[in-house]
Amino acid sequence: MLADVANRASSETDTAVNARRRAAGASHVAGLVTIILGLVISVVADSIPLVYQYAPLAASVVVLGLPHGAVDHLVLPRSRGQSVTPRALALVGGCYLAIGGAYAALWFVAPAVSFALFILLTLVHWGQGDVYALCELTGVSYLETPARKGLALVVRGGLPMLVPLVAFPDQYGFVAGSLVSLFDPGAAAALEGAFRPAVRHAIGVGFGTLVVATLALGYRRTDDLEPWLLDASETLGLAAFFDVVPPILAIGLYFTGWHSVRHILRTLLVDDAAVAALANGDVRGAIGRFARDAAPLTAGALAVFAALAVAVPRTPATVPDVAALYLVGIAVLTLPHVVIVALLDLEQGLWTGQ
Ligand SMILES: CC1=C(/C=C/C(C)=C/C=C/C(C)=C/C=O)C(C)(C)CCC1
Ligand SMILES: [Fe+2]
Repeated sequence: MLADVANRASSETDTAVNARRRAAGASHVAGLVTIILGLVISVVADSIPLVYQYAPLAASVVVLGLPHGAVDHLVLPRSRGQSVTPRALALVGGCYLAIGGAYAALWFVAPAVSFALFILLTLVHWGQGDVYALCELTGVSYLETPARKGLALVVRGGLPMLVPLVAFPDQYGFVAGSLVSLFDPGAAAALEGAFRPAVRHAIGVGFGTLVVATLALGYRRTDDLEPWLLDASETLGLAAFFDVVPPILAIGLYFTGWHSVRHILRTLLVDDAAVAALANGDVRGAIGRFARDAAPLTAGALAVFAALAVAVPRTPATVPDVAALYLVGIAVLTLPHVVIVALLDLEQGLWTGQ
C-alpha cells in the first residue's frame, strides 16, 4: 500500500518533469525560430512595405497573442489545485473591470502619459514573463534573490522596449503618434523629448552596459554553464533582433512567438490534464485544451476593442490607425493581466521562494 502511494507519487513527479521538459524545449525552439525568422526576413527583404510589417500583430488577434491572456480567469485556481468557482471568476472579472476601466479612462484624459505608462508596463510584463522562463524552464541557478530577478526583468523587458527606441526612433515615434492621436493629435508632441539623439544615446549606453554587466554577473554565479549559455544566447539574440528587424514587425513576431508562447506553456503546466497530455507527447491535445479555454474571453476582448473603436474621438481609418486601436486595447487589458500574472508569480513562489 505504502509502496503503491510512493510509486504513484513518483510517477506523478515524472509526469510533471516530462511535461516541463517538453515545455522548456518548445519555448526555446519557438524563441529561436522567432529570432531567425525576423532576421532572415529583414535581411532578405530590402524594405518591407508597412502593411506587411503589421501582419504578425494582426495575426496575434486570434493566434497566440490575444488568447494568451484569455485564460487569466483559470490560472490562479488551477495553480492552487482548486476548482474554478463563480467567486474566483467574479474576482478576476472585477479586477479587469476596475483596473482596465481606470486605465482606459486615463487614455482619454492623458494619452501621452498613458503611452509612456504602456511602454513601462510592457517592459515590466515581458520581463516578468522571461524571469519565469529563465527560472522554471531554462533552469538558471543564479537568480536566487529578488534583486537578481529584478535585474533580469529589466534586461529582458528592456530589450523589446528600449532597443527599438535607440535603433528605429522614426518608426517608434510613428507608432507612439498613432496611438496618442486617436485621442488627441496635439498630445504626441509631449513625447518628442524621448527621441532626441542625446536621450537615445544615453539609453543605448546605459542599457547596453546593464545587459553586459548582468550577463557577466550570471557567468560568475552560475554553477552550470549550459543554462547560462542559453540565457546569454537569448539575450544577445534578442538584442540583435530588435536592433535589426523593423520594430512593428519585430514586436509582432516577439509578442506571438516569444512572450505568448512562453505564457501559454506556463498556463498548460498548471492544468493537470494538459500536463498529462504534454508528458505523453500529445501536443495537439494540450493545445486543443488551451484553445477551448481561451476562446470565450478572446471573443470578449474583441468586444472591448469594438467598444473602444466607437468611443475614441478619431475613428481609425488606416491600417496603422486600426493597429493603434488594437494596441490601446491591449494596453487596457494588459494592466489587469499583469496583476493576475504577478499573483501567479506569488502563488508559485517565483519571487519569494528559492
Ligand atoms: C508596436 C510597436 C511598439 C509598441 C508595442 C507595445 C508596447 C506592445 C505591447 C504589447 C503587450 C503589452 C502585450 C501583452 O503581453 C513600439 C515599442 C512603440 C515600437 C514600434 C512598434
Ligand atoms: Fe502576457
